[in-house]
This record gives sequence, C-alpha cells and structure tokens, in this order.
Amino acid sequence: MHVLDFSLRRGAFERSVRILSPHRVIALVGASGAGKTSLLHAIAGLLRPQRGRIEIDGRCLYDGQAGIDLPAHRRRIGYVFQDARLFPHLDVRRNLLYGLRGEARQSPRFEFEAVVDLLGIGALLARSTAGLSGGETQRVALGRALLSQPRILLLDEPLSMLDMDRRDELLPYLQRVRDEIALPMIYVSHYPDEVKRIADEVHTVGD
Ligand SMILES: Nc1ncnc2c1ncn2[C@@H]1O[C@H](COP(=O)(O)OP(=O)(O)OP(=O)(O)O)[C@@H](O)[C@H]1O
Repeated sequence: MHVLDFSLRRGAFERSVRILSPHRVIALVGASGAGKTSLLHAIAGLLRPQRGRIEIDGRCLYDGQAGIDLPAHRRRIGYVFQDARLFPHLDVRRNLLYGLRGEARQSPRFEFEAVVDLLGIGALLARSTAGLSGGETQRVALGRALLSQPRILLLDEPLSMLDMDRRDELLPYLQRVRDEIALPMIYVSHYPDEVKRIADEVHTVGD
C-alpha cells in the first residue's frame, strides 16, 4: 500500500496530492511544471512537505502530525534521473560499484553479477561512460541504483532523453526490473502511453 497524501511548496509553487494505492508500481504523469519531480523529491526526503503523510509499501517515511520525517539516507531510495548522472571519471564497473558501497556491501539483496545479467551490461563493464549510447547509459544508471540496495525505486523520466527506437530497447529492461526485482516503483513521465507499459496504475499530477 502506498499513501502519498501531502502538500508541498517550492517558492511560489504549491501542490497537493492525494494518492492511496494498493499497487506496487505507480506512475505519475502530468504537464511540465505540474510538480512531478518535486513529489519525487518529497518521497526521497530532499524536500519537506508542508503537511501530510508519505508511506511506501506500508512503510512510513513522513508524517507531519506524528512528527515522523525519516532522513534521506535512511529512506533507502534508488533514484534514476532523466540524465543518468553517471560519474564521468569512473568506468562502468566503478560506476556500478559506487552503488554497492557502505552498508549496501553487507549481505546485499541485489548482487553485482545478478544486476549486470538482468540489465545485460556485462560487455560494458570496462568501458568508459563517454562512449555509451543513451539506452546503455540508463541501464548502467539503473544498475547503480539497484546495487545501492534500495527499498524503493524512483524513476524520473528515465526514457525522455532517448529517441523512439532506444525507448523501445530500454522498456523491456525496465519491465524485467519491475517483474524480477519486485521493488515498489514510482515512475514519473510525460507520456501516458509509456507508463501504461510499466505501471499498474497511472495518476495525473496537476489540474
Ligand atoms: N528550487 C525551486 N525553487 C522554486 N521553485 C521551484 C524550484 N524547483 C522547482 N520549482 C518550481 O516548482 C514547479 C514544479 O516543478 P517540477 O520540476 O516539480 O515539475 P515537473 O512536473 O517535474 O516538471 P517537468 O516535467 O518539466 O520536469 C515549477 O513551477 C518549478 O518552476
């Protein structure tokens, strides 16, 4: 069960959301500026809501009334950005291993080899990030996020920098992650058609 029932403010921008969902994978769609990224930031603990409650898969991350506000590092979030944000000075293997550091190294649920296989990135391990295609870059970013041993996966328009062919190439990997990793996922996109292939339920943010 997910509860996203909160209000937030960013400068002059205000947004309230009320989503109660029994589904593991939900998508948030909406126009540019509707507040989708801001909602993900609130879930990740990067932006404090004005009020309300955030519960993912039955685990409370924030409750204004009860005074609960888990710090970002304790929320165990895997975050995949639109622009991947791989470290340019590290090769693919080291980018992935960056995810598997600190506490994540002790008895990981998602192991290096398994994640590499799942995402089909074994042949890329020794490569620099500079020559990767957009789809390959996003698969590595997804791998790095999974290796940080998250309890929740947040995806902020992971396909938006890709052309149509590359999108079609990446979608099956996202579907595999959804089915085989079985984490709660919140997927932000501009495109309802795209998210219907990933999410169990689609919510529109904004008016
Ligand atoms: N740091 C900030 N300070 C003030 N306003 C901000 C800040 N960050 C975002 N905003 C404003 O908050 C609103 C929502 O932005 P947000 O990025 O959450 O929307 P979005 O739906 O993700 O948009 P897009 O689809 O274009 O990425 C916008 O009006 C934006 O200008």
